[in-house]
Amino acid sequence: MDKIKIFDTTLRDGEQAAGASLNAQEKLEIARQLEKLGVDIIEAGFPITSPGDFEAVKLIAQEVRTPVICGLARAIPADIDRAWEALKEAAHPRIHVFISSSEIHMVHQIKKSREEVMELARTMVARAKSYTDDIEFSPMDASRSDPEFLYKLLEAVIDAGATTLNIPDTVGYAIPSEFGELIKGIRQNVPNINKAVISVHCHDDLGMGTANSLAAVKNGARQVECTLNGIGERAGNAALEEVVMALRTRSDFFNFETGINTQEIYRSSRLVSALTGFAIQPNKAVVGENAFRHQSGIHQDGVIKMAKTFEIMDPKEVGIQASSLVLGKLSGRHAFKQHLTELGFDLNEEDFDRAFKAFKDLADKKKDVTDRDIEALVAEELRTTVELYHLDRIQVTSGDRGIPTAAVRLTTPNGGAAEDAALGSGPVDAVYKAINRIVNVPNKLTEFSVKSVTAGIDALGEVLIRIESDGVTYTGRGSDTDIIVASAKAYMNALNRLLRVKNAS
Ligand SMILES: CC(=O)SCCNC(=O)CCNC(=O)[C@H](O)C(C)(C)COP(=O)(O)OP(=O)(O)OC[C@H]1O[C@@H](n2cnc3c(N)ncnc32)[C@H](O)[C@@H]1OP(=O)(O)O
Ligand SMILES: CC(C)C(=O)C(=O)O
Repeated sequence: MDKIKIFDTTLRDGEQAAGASLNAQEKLEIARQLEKLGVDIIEAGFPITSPGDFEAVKLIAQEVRTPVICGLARAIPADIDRAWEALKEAAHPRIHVFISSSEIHMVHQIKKSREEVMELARTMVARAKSYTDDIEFSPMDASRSDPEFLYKLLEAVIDAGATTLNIPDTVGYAIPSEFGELIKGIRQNVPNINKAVISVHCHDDLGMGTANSLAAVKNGARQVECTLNGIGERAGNAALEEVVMALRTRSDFFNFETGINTQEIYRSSRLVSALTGFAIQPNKAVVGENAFRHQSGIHQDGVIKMAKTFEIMDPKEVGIQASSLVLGKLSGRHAFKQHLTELGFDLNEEDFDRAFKAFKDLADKKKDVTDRDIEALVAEELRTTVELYHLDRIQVTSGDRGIPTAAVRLTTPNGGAAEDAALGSGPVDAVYKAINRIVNVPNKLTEFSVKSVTAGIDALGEVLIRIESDGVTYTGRGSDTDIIVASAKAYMNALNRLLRVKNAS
């Protein structure tokens, strides 16, 4: 399989993302990780822009020895000289010279004629070539340039010594089929094109950075410029992780490989996020938190039966340990059962049905059902297997003005139901008194404690109580997102134990 070179520009175009700014040490840390990731070229910065960026490029050139280290320069002598000054100690240096080629840029931005641009491009590439052999040239805004002018410009810089011709979609304007045609046109119309590698640099203004890069690969590009997490000027650049994983996952379609050690992708992505302070959106392809998480029952069932039903990539390939099934209100019985097994529960069918129902009820109330929630609810279901009285409904009124009042409805041992109400010193006291009016078995509350078993405002509260009757202590536990309901469940749990003992004796 032929190889596509991966040119990472996280440290140059990536750093142009508004709000991202990295110091030299942070850039070096990312460059070292990019080396582990196996990128072919690191564009370390734009040395003329500031003393700090110059130092960062120089440091990376000195320290990171495997990949090519590249520095950007306008078609201006001072830029090229400064880039070389920063790069000269690199094991494999590259100078990247650029100048605009579209009418709108030439007329309104750099205010130069086609002839002037042609001349500057040729002479500045030659100047860079006097420093090192590896020269990249970019006609900025290529996708909005006149193709005939572009062909001549590219031929001129090949003659001057450019070894890589990078075709940028600078403003993210191109459409994949159109961009693919542009690359094909360059291959067919630039006479000495085989002396250089065709590269592409696509921005994501219309969300097509990756698609345009891949269309270019299909049409002859052999280097792709990209950034981790797709960061970059404005809406960013084609994302490295997307380009690399598309080429790998669809090698049946592209028939190319890259030198990327894909298992380092996730780690690299997190490092860039941490150092730039840019959070990764959960649904970001390949590296987003949800990229390998399945939430709906039908998908979860498929993944349990065979991962490939809903996973086109193995998460391990990108350095994520495993995909996960997120339990929530959309989950089905298969996923719930697997999760229980992983947590060490082996429930019979009846207990499982009850636990599943309780889980669905909880998931309706709580967005994230955690392992602690599940442990609490299974324990709750298991310990109430034999219930004489069951709490069916509860209604409580409390506050700092009125008298706390509770109404309860219990199902009774004979299969019927009983309702009653009571006032109390507080809502829990009112509930317990209302239950006592139905169950009517003398006892004394000796201990009551409540704790949160899961985190967050919608956490499960667990109530533990102890009651005493005829010198014997009975424990009861109950959990619920409402602590008054949890208190009522705990009391019912203790009363049922007490009644079972009394009935048995
Ligand atoms: C598509 C891209 O991502 S290109 C890279 C963008 N990156 C950056 O701009 C990095 C940060 N930039 C900077 O620090 C500064 O803009 C510098 C140091 C590069 C230049 O700063 P200044 O000299 O103050 O110029 P300023 O940025 O205001 O204007 C750019 C000048 O460069 C010229 N210019 C722009 N691109 C090129 C080019 N490729 N070749 C030659 N000249 C160019 C412009 O015409 C303008 O020249 P003018 O002053 O004669 O009008
Ligand atoms: C310097 C060039 C390659 C660039 O960043 C662009 O055109 O977007």
